[in-house]
Amino acid sequence: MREPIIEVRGLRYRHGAFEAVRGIDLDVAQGELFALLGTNGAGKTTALEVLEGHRAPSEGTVRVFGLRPDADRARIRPRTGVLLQDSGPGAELTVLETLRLWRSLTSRPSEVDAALAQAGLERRADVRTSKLSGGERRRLDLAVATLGEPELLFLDEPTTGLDPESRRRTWDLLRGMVARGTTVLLTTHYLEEAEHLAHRLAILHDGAVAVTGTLVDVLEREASRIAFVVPPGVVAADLPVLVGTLDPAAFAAGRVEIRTRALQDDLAALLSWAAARDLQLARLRASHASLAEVFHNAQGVAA
Ligand SMILES: Nc1ncnc2c1ncn2[C@@H]1O[C@H](COP(=O)(O)OP(=O)(O)OP(=O)(O)O)[C@@H](O)[C@H]1O
Repeated sequence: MREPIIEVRGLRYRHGAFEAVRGIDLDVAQGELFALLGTNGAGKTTALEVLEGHRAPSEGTVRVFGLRPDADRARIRPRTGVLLQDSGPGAELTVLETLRLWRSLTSRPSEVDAALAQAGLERRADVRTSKLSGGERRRLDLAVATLGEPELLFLDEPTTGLDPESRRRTWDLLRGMVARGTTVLLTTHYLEEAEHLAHRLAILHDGAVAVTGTLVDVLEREASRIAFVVPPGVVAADLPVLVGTLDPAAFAAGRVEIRTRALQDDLAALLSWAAARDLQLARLRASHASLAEVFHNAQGVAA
């Protein structure tokens, strides 16, 4: 097991009377990219703000580099890059001035020109940040957070508002940094972002972790699907015995739909059944559960 960079046990956070985070456990190892998912208001930003040291936990323990973020922020901050949900750098500064200012605040050696190029903002270097488009500002925020490749990155919705090309570039940037050893904790509403980037993820629901693990772990929670058009003359009783279950309503509507935890065995049984009867299984599809499905079902999981 690699060195744990983030350790969270029983974290609770109350905004006044409202408990936004209700008992989270989390471990992120060195060099890992961990994604926090969840619907609006699930508690992602609040949890991140506690980890960043902006808020002290109401209950539970939080350690970042083995230190307490609320008490040891001065020791953690130089090793960390932070992208807030609404950062908004000084509106009167230009893009270049913003990067220079931030470079002067970090102890890490960093190249402003390289950061400008990475953010695709070379031609906007002398423009005031208040004049940038929403996506350009997000790219500048990200350039600031990643200046000098910090050991640890906290990114709150790093690609919200970015066009597909900028999102891809951001993914490449993060993948490269992770490959060189940076640890990343990010929140996102884009499930494909978590699918592409995350070593592990957690889906928060009502302030608690509903589902967590690697993508494979998480997808295995849900049954896979097999589907095809009911071949002419076939009734449900003709189908072979399967591990999975047949959806009778779909069958009545002309489609065989099977939910199964034994995808390979059930598919093999169906294919040999069809071959023995010389049946064509029109529009045959076999698929694992999607992250969208897991996400949807996580909304019903009581913490
Ligand atoms: N300062 C505050 N005072 C009171 N309640 C707050 C405060 N900040 C957040 N909350 C509440 O805490 C809950 C969690 O908010 P949080 O911003 O952590 O969610 P989130 O998962 O990041 O949501 P989103 O995806 O919309 O960014 C929400 O119900 C929100 O209304």
